[in-house]
Amino acid sequence: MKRRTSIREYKTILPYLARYRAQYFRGFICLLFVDAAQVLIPQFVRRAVDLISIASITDTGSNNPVGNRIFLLCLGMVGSMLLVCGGRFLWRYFIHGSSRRIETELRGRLFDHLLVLSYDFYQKNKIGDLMARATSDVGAVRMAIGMGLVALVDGTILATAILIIIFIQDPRTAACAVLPLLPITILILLFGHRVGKQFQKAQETYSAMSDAVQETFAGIRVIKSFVKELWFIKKFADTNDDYRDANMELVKTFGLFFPLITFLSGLTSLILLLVGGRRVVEGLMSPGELVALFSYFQMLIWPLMGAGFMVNMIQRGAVSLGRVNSVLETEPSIVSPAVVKRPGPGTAVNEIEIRNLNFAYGDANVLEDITLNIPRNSWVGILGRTGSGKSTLLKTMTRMVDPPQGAVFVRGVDVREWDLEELRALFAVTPQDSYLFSDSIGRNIAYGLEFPDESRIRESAELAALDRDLAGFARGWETTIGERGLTLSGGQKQRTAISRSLIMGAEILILDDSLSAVDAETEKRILRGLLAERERKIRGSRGSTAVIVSHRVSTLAYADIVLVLEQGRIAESGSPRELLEKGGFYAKMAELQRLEQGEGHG
Ligand SMILES: Nc1ncnc2c1ncn2[C@@H]1O[C@H](COP(=O)(O)OP(=O)(O)OP(=O)(O)O)[C@@H](O)[C@H]1O
Repeated sequence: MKRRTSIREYKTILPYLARYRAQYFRGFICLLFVDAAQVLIPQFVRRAVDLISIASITDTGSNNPVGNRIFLLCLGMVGSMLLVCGGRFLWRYFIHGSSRRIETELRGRLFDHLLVLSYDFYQKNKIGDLMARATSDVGAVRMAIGMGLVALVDGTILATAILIIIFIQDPRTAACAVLPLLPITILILLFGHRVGKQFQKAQETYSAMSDAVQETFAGIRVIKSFVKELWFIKKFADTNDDYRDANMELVKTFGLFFPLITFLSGLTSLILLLVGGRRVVEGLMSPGELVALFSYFQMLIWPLMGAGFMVNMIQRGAVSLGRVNSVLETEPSIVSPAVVKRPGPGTAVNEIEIRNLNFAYGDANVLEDITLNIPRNSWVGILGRTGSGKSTLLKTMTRMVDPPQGAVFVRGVDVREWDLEELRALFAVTPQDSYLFSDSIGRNIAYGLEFPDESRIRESAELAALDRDLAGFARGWETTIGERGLTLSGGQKQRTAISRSLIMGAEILILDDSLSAVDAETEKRILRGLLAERERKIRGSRGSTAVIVSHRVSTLAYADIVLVLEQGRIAESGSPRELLEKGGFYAKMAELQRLEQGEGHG
């Protein structure tokens, strides 16, 4: 998701700024007061210095007019400083507060959008990178619309006010002293361009690093079992170094920029001393005026530095917002149609019907000419070598991948014409790689329910033969299972995932190789339980269809029909008994597994 970023990226943030305009307005009014109070201070100093320069030794007593006036000027200075102090607190509250709120809203929007995006998006984008966009990129946007905007507005107001004052006070000296401002402006522009590029690189390396961390800890079991810790330490060290190097480039740029700005602004002091000093000697300017000019030129450094910060932050914000925008602008590839079709009552005999389905991932054909009817309340088993397209076939039924129009029908309606949520609600799917959340077993099972119900949790756990395992856990349902179910065995994980789908009571059950880690006896108990559940559902006039992918003939023996997939085509189909008699792949697998079991027992 690389793109050329420009200032136009900020269009996304404009509606947010418009919503918080009142807060920003209050903040900028406070800034205005702060700036006004700031430019007043050198005027107090000027008067005080001029009074001191004309005062004599007799003016040092407590009751003298000069001393009293200086005291009043000091009071004025303290008042201005208090105003600056209070104003700074208020503008920070209004502007930084708004930028924090916008940051939260933008991050929320990004998260919501990520959840809407289809399955294929997550195959193209790495999780670590997406995490970086939701954290450090959104943070950079906040800096731009907080401190960046303040630097822009404040810098402009303060610099303009100071320039007007100094030119009114002494145009000749001011004109000479502002000469170094020209190279400073050029420097700021060059700096902004360079920082933009370097920051983009830094963000990319940050994404790569956060991806390396995410991948390492998600796969910690595999890493440990393959004793690959050193390899991952090196991989992380490389990404960590890349991140450091990219940031070092930024450090170098800043390291060069700020001293240069300070040097050039130091030149203004020099010019001031030479030109202004001469004018004081010539009697064309008072010493107080010279001191005030010094103060003003010192004050000019902040808007200049601020301009550098501003350029940096606005550039960084644009780069980061570009990265956020590229996610927000991605449309989900699979959505409900504009006109939704629903099945009429009793119109379809087949729960699922597939007509001459061809499917490819890019150029790679995965399913070819699949035709299949799954009658309501039947169990269909699917067997096939790895990579033969079994999972893909299941995914076309729930539109996790999009089949072509007119190929896959559920209850007589093309899946592409179904409302996506209604379609998926018909299915209880246990995918091959079930994900468990780091929560209690009970909450993992009840995950899909709005209101967890203990009796339903118990029933579904019994159906998935998880009840006996639960009795062995110290805290029963409340047992926390660690990240991705780290503390459970493979079979326990699979059965927790099965319970989680069964609890939804959906009418079509899909088990994608979900019993592979379960022993033969438990498998038998689960399948018999599911068959009994089917009878109960049918008696209650509810549907209970199942599509079961398995490499085990013992699982498929419970199905009404079994299909054998070979390189995306249906090579065999029929009842398990018919397939045994045919002597094809199914029969060969049955024989092989029978021998293996015999050896295991022998
Ligand atoms: N998202 C994807 N993008 C590209 N190719 C894919 C994708 N998912 C699967 N494939 C490829 O499609 C083919 C079929 O994959 P599929 O997962 O459907 O097979 P399977 O029969 O379920 O395999 P297994 O028994 O190993 O689970 C494989 O060659 C696989 O590499």
